[in-house]
Amino acid sequence: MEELQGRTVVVKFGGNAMVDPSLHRTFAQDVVELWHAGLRPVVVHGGGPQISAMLDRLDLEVRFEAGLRVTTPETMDVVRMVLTGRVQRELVGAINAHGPFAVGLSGEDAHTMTAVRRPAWVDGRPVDIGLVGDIVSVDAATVRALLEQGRIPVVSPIARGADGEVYNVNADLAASALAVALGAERLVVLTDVEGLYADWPHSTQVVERLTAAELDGLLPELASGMLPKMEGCLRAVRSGVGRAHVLDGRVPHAVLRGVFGEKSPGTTVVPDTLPVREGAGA
Ligand SMILES: Nc1ncnc2c1ncn2[C@@H]1O[C@H](COP(=O)(O)OP(=O)(O)O)[C@@H](O)[C@H]1O
Ligand SMILES: CC(=O)N[C@@H](CCC(=O)OP(=O)(O)O)C(=O)O
Repeated sequence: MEELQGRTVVVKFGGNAMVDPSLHRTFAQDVVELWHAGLRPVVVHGGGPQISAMLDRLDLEVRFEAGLRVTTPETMDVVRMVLTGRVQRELVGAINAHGPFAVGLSGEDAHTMTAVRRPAWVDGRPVDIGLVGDIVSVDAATVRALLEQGRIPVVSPIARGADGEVYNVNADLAASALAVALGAERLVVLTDVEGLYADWPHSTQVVERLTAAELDGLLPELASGMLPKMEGCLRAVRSGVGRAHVLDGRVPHAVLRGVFGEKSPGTTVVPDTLPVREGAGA
């Protein structure tokens, strides 16, 4: 707890864990609680299910390849509208019920996130997934300035390209890139399962703790949504983030339990150099 004073914690609030409005409220309480405890929380939000619901309503195609949404220019308009126009606003509102904390921004703002078009392969063959971005640089100055002012930044996972395009970025990877740029102590990724299951799709065995090297070996076997999530955790701990947690966002106050609990629930990824201690506050 002491070691977290003044440290930055990037929390990714995922689309599937955020469909229940009561979870928005408890999530917002947790984030404000982190702030009151002297940490510097930064929220990166998802909204995949909300984007898909809107695409359905508009009769537009919903398609994922390798866990990433196939994004046409038309899809991109909807992604921007739903993420920054709706999901981000809802979260900012839920946090600001506790005081003037949250300020929303998009990764596009002030060149916070810059991306290039991300190539994708399915079964060894290249597939065109359109305007999906991979973040190549983060300018964290705006987020830092907000933190210095005592605010809680709430960031949408959208990036601009040096080519002038706007890219749809997977929210787990956006959170990871921002955590690295901020030199965050923790990356907390909320999702709609207990953590990483070792025996997927049977879902009975949660992997409690993994080193970066262990996760690296596992990555090629991972399916769909877990792939960008675990890739994000790996990139983060390999680039200086103290540890990364994947937690069940359906459980109220998962964030507080993950950050302050004696033993974090879910899956914790630690850097290779950290000694693995039995039962230590993972
Ligand atoms: N090994 C695994 N362990 C846990 N979940 C897995 C695994 N492999 C695939 N999944 C799927 O990944 C999903 C989480 O990813 P995703 O739907 O993108 O979540 P979110 O909206 O929280 O980002 C789970 O609901 C589960 O269906
Ligand atoms: C490229 C890509 O797949 N982008 C995601 C961005 C939102 C997201 O990641 O939301 P969740 O965290 O709720 O899944 C999408 O369009 O769904």
